[in-house]
Amino acid sequence: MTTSTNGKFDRTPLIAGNWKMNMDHVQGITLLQKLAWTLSDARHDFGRVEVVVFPPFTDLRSTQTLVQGDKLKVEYGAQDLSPFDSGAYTGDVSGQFLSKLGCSYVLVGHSERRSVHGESDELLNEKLKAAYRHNLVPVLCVGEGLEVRQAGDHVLHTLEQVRKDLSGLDAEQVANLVIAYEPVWAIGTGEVAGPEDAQEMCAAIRAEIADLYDDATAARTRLLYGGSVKAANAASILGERDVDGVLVGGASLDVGEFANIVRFEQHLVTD
Ligand SMILES: O=C[C@H](O)COP(=O)(O)O
Repeated sequence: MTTSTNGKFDRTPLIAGNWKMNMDHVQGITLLQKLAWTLSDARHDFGRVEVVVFPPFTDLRSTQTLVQGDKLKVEYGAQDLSPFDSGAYTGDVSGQFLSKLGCSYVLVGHSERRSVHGESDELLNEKLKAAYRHNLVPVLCVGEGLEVRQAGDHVLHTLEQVRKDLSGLDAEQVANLVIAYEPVWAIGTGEVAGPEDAQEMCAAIRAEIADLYDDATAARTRLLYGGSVKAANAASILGERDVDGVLVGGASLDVGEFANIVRFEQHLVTD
């Protein structure tokens, strides 16, 4: 096995699987159990590369029971949360409830929430604050659509999202935040941004955080890439200096494929 020598892995790599609206609670438990067995057979070191899954809300109680009962080292989170803590908000799910279900993480501002549900940066800023109130680590998703990319405005666009979404957060919160760069044109399309595209944006986001906060904060924030990640392209993307992990959609539903992404270090080329 070869390892990176660029020192970026002072930040623990994070491999995240977003199941989206797939897998009912019975299917979800089967998938998670197989993933845990596969990684256990491969003697995966969860302290070295963290693994998180994002099942649908309705799977979370069963997920908690399995993870706690079998003492699995896979972590889990929710795909969204309410900006409110409780009250007359029909259909919303409070961060407080997610915390009680043992969630460690929560996705905020996935492009499908932004585009399908029209979620604004102002709302996402409220959701980030709600996540911190309930000790959930938010995975904030940002990224541009195809037209913005073609106009060459992708960095400006994405950094504007970052500035708006992080408004009012303190340095410690941002150091613990995870940001996933997901170019919308690469999600579920088979079009994958090249490693250099992922690096360009992650470096720009890190520089923006250093400007907004300080270098020490920027050095701690973990930055992921998402969009048609597979085992075949994960290692090259994760080999980039500022890319600390991947947010995987479709391929996270295939145990073998996702386990191979988790074990990306086997395919890393030494600098
Ligand atoms: O949350 C995951 C992203 O939307 C990427 O999905 P994908 O891997 O199916 O392209």
